[in-house]
Amino acid sequence: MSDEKTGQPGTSGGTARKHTALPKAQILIEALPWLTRHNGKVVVIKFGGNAMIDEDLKAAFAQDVVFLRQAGLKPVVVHGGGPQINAQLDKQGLVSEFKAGLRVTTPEAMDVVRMVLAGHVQRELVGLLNQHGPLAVGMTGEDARTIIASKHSPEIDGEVIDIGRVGEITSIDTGAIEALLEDGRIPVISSIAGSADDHHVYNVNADTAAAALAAALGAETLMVLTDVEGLYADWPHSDEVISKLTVSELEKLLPELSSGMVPKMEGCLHAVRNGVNTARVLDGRVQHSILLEIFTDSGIGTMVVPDHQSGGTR
Ligand SMILES: Nc1ncnc2c1ncn2[C@@H]1O[C@H](COP(=O)(O)OP(=O)(O)O)[C@@H](O)[C@H]1O
Ligand SMILES: CC(=O)N[C@@H](CCC(=O)OP(=O)(O)O)C(=O)O
Repeated sequence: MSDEKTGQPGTSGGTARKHTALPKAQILIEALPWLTRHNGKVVVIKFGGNAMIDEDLKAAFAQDVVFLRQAGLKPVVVHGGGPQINAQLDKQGLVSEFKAGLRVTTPEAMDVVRMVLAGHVQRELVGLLNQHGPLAVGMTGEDARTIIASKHSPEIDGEVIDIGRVGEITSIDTGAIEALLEDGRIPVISSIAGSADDHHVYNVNADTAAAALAAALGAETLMVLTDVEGLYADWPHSDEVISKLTVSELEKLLPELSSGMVPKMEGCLHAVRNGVNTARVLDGRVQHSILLEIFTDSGIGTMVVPDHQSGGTR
């Protein structure tokens, strides 16, 4: 007798069949505790502009997000696009300058930021996600007055500086996002905010926007994909990644951090302090980094946890 599907000799003799797919089943089972814990939970994923440069990475990112959705989670994507904004400003002969880690945003630059984030980057991500079904809906913080900001005036060396149309988030209304999630959709959100009087739009750092949304949505996890392995203990002198740290440990470390890591880690701190269970910084240059984080017991990248979860392995 032969097996109907394979035409191979059958197992009616009582010997167990050798299943070549067994390792795949074991990998799925390894993810089961994570998937069970996160079932029905909101996961906010920030996709950084630097991790968005490679076509294969973008397609793999979309697959991971759709996988989470089909596995019963509620993913919300918040995206950046710093390098893409730089390229467009360059093309238009506009200078781009960063102060206190934030783009000095003139009214002309604000038009470019809005066009690139909402018109290009967001559209592309929505398109990639929708290759898997009618799932993704793009919006900016302006839509349904989801993110409201006021002018942000940071201090450098004790002096208040003017960085133009950069916003500091003052309130979040999660209604529109929750309606989309309830409908089984994947919201894809550009980090642009409206103003309380509806007369202005503001440029908000995408890490900051993702963290604020994660806290407001009561997300289980915030995942921040970037272009390094995680938070390096002694950057740029060493590439030893801190795999887990508590909010108190992170608070002590913050003054030593520089450049793009500052809004990322401040965001992780804000999210975990405001009820998000874990915040993770993952290497977006690695294909399927989201699934790798879930499908490996030890996880990859850096994980920030509340103080009461200190100790132990990941
Ligand atoms: N302690 C640190 N660990 C890792 N990266 C750091 C650290 N301090 C500063 N950085 C810098 O932060 C960058 C990530 O931020 P950013 O360029 O804004 O990424 P994204 O576009 O993903 O938001 C890294 O590429 C690295 O140059
Ligand atoms: C105020 C401010 O700096 N806004 C950012 C928004 C995009 C962003 O944060 O993109 P990444 O995540 O790719 O860095 C900017 O204009 O570049």
